[in-house]
Amino acid sequence: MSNHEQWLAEEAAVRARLAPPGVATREQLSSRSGADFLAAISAGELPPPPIGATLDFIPISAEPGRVVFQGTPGPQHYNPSGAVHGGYAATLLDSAVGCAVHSMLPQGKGFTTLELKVNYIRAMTDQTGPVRAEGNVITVGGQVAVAEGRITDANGKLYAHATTTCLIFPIPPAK
Ligand SMILES: CC(C)(COP(=O)(O)OP(=O)(O)OC[C@H]1O[C@@H](n2cnc3c(N)ncnc32)[C@H](O)[C@@H]1OP(=O)(O)O)[C@@H](O)C(=O)NCCC(=O)NCCSC(=O)Cc1ccccc1
Repeated sequence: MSNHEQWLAEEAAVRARLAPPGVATREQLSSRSGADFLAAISAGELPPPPIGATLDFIPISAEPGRVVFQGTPGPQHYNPSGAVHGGYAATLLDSAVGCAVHSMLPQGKGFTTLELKVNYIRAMTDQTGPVRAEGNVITVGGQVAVAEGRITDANGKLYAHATTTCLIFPIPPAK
């Protein structure tokens, strides 16, 4: 089996156990550590977010400090110039680096992206095949976290690289 086929097989296995897209409640979010929250999504106990359905990508794996998403860019992701819109890579990378930060947070702490810097190394097309966005934490402080991410295809070719700065804060109680 080629790397390409292996990635698609792994994606199909994950998709089979994911719940339908939705948004977890504040209680479901605040009652778990970040790692447990992401594990609950991977296990199909909590819904994966709707943005994954909009752009057609899913979480492939999540461990403390490292989270991977996978999707296959297609014609629906194109810009007017005839290649995949930069927002596709930015969205996958924002997801990967943000969730990598989330995976390190204790129960009751949330995060949001303050800044995302993307370097577009080479263009994606509908011939690229499956790509993975891998996010890795660099540092997590009391208030600020920094992470980096990269998008590669099944042959290891690099398409985009990102760094992020995230704000960490106590999750406010539900209104
Ligand atoms: C071309 C360049 C910018 C510069 O590359 P260099 O510094 O010269 O680096 P290098 O020589 O190492 O080549 C690296 C790879 O690039 C390939 N290549 C090189 N020259 C050309 C060329 N002239 N044409 C085509 N490909 C070229 C080259 O073959 C190699 O690939 P390979 O190893 O063979 O597989 C490259 O970094 C790139 O394509 N980045 C992605 C940008 C991107 O996708 N942005 C997001 C979409 S924009 C958007 O959506 C915004 C929008 C909104 C609304 C409406 C409209 C737009």
